Amino acid sequence: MQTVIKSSRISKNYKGFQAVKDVSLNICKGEIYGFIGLNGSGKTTTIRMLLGMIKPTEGACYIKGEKVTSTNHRIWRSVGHIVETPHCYPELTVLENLEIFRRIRLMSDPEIVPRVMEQLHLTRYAQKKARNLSLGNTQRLGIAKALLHSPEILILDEPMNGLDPSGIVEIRTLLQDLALNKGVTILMSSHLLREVAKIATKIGIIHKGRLIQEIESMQLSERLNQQLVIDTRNNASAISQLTTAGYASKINNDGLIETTDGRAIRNPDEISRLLVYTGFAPTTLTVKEENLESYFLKITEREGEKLQ
Ligand SMILES: Nc1ncnc2c1ncn2[C@@H]1O[C@H](COP(=O)(O)OP(=O)(O)OP(=O)(O)O)[C@@H](O)[C@H]1O
Repeated sequence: MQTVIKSSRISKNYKGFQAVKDVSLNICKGEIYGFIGLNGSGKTTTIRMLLGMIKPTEGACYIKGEKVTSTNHRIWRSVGHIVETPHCYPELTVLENLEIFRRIRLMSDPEIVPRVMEQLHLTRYAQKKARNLSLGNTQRLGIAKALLHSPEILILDEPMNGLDPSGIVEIRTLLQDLALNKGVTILMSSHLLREVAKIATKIGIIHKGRLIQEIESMQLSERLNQQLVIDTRNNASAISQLTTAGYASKINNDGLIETTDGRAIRNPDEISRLLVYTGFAPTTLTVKEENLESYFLKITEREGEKLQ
């Protein structure tokens, strides 16, 4: 598949401090790449390098195969972006802001502005000054600005920032539609791990400036640990039946039986039959999956230990 956004071993040093170390990204057409990391891990610095806003100390970035430099302006025609809090003119209205960006982009069709306002649910704020918008609507204005020229690539730093839950769903649906139906390639950074898990086709985890893991969303559930959690009327006796049958189990902090035995997780009905047969019929039996947050914390802690 065609690589659209690429960084080749980029690093950024600030007076001896390495904010980004040796990060290589290859993002293919139509992919939604979720870039996650703790505060200060290097997400914005990487995005700024990809957008040519700062120069890598080492390595290079490429958009559609063309090297990102301060003079190669042509590539930005196909890119829409937001970096941190989106820039707008605070004394101008939403409509005026978008009109200015339309003219800067030399787009002749004036209908584009109302269309994008509609798409981002900004029409009712058209006459509101940008400085009076909520953080969520400022974010929408930033996304509207990024979408104005129908770019085939979107590079978005924390696009969900400040949005309420329904706003998050709206933006998620919009980005998914752009990627799936229009082949737009999206790189988005976020600290909203749950959101990233829902939307991304691939997830990159950056920690202390290093890209420590990349996971295809298809592989995500394989990587997340699963547990079979069981409750019976007598968990102390039921657990001894399970251990005798070879299923390593423990009683968790809630007093429930918990096992990470793969055979038990794959065949919960077998466990249920065994317990019924031995007189400890389960009252509940559920397979629980580790969520992305705890997975993320686990691997960043592990990496943190390695880096010390
Ligand atoms: N201009 C700069 N001069 C010196 N240090 C910088 C500069 N810009 C960023 N840093 C440092 O580089 C590191 C990475 O910062 P960056 O903004 O890329 O992180 P981030 O992952 O985007 O964090 P957040 O989620 O908080 O926005 C931080 O320690 C930050 O303080």
